[in-house]
Amino acid sequence: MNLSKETISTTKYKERVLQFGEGNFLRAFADWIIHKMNQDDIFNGSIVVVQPIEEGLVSTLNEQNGLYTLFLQGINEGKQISSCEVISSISRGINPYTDYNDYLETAKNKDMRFIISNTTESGIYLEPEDEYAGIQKSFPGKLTKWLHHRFKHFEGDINKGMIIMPCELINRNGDKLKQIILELIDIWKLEDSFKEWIINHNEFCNTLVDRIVPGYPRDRIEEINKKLGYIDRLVVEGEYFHLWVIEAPSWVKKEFPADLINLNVKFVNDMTLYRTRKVRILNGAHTSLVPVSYLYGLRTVRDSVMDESIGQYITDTIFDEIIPTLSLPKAELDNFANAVIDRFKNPYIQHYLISIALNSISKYKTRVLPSLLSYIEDKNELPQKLVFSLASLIYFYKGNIDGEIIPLNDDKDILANFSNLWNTYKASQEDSYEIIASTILSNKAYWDIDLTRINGLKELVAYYLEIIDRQGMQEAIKEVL
Ligand SMILES: NC(=O)c1ccc[n+]([C@@H]2O[C@H](COP(=O)([O-])OP(=O)(O)OC[C@H]3O[C@@H](n4cnc5c(N)ncnc54)[C@H](O)[C@@H]3O)[C@@H](O)[C@H]2O)c1
Ligand SMILES: O=P(O)(O)OC[C@@H](O)[C@@H](O)[C@H](O)[C@H](O)CO
Repeated sequence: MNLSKETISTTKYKERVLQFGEGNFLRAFADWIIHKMNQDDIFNGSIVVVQPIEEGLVSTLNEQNGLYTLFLQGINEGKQISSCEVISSISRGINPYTDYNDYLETAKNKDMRFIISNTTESGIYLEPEDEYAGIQKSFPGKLTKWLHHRFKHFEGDINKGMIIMPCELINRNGDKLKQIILELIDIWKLEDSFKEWIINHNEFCNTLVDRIVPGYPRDRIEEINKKLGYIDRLVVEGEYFHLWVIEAPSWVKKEFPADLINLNVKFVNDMTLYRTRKVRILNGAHTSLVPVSYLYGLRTVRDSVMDESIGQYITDTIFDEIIPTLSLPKAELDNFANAVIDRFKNPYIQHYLISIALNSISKYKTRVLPSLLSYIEDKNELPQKLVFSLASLIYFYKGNIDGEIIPLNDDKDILANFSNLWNTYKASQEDSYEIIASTILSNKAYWDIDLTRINGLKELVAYYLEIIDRQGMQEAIKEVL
């Protein structure tokens, strides 16, 4: 039997949330939070999910009547916590590529009040080819059209604006989305009164999300479905820990009262410090760890932190080279970092390094490079472990270890560039490693700046590349321990 509303009974709520993205993270996080609020009778609203790109899971979601099973597992205050629940906050999904009118119709619903999104770090951008007519390629393009449709339908009613809470892991996500919408209004030459309505009667919140969600447990799904007694093609697994920091005026909290129940949702005036702490320590550690640990022969985050050498490498990287670059009180940073390391050790979830590796070049730029640059500025010396991670990343993007393919996932031009470079130089010339280091480090499209201008960086990266290549990661790591 497949999971559907025949499998369990659910309550029907008014559709109050439009959500762009049907991915694992939103289903394990925002949709779960809304499900919890519904269970406690403090929200009473359901979610319409919009598939942001042509390929996606909305048809599967509809086949399951919006239902899916969420496993949350972790350790809280020393106790093991484990829950398995069917989440019922999604009413339906819409694929705007096949049902654009249904999508626009939702703008006419007077109960709609919230927009939530997670379209990955690449989703919030200005697409120059987006036009008002037809379907827009980008998420901001689709949303602008939807908001305009709403504005026109309700004749500019100031009470029909939306509360917009993007979850993309980019700095000041709400401000960025708003700025792109305003630019599109100008490009599409929409009326000034619409612009005024967007600015004054819609609330764009900057938010920061935190929950480790490895996603669909592909390798254990048969066993899981057997235990559940039904087939669920949208099972999600995540850690128990969760935090949603929302920068918003106090009236938003009244409308989205998640903080009233046992949920870690914080409304704040400024989310900057939360974001910097999380992105630099947790995501920075993930991104620094992946190439080193993968080349060492490990495949999950837990196995990595439990390994003596790699565990020490990542702990030292956090405490010696990331934390000293942050300006929050040290005790607070140490506590956060220790908690992160405990979360990485979570024995109940399998977080594959290869899934974190997705788009590692842009992740290194936003999540690790700021620590490396601040360290150099503060101490006038190179942070060896972060540089080692950069060299490992360049080596990882060779795409194979001793003939075994690494299933890299990044922009196809980036992958082709690395592959050509490694094929051209191999270890055939004496200065191959320096040429490879120099070519990659000077590419401003990757890092925004020319990294070869940093004293000694190119040479140190080339040196690490050579020892990783000639001696293997098991030996090379000793260089920085
Ligand atoms: N998985 C986690 O542990 C976790 C935790 C916190 C934050 N996040 C953030 O969530 C994002 C998504 O993670 P996920 O695990 O849900 O991945 P996923 O692959 O399950 O979902 C990705 C979603 O993004 C959409 N998408 C992809 N490219 C897009 C584009 N160019 N434009 C518009 N939409 C696009 C897809 O349609 C899909 O809905 C990550 O990029 C990450 O920044 C993830
Ligand atoms: O989801 P990504 O691909 O942006 O990044 C991989 C991980 O670092 C990330 O998912 C963390 O687990 C998450 O940000 C924790 O809140």
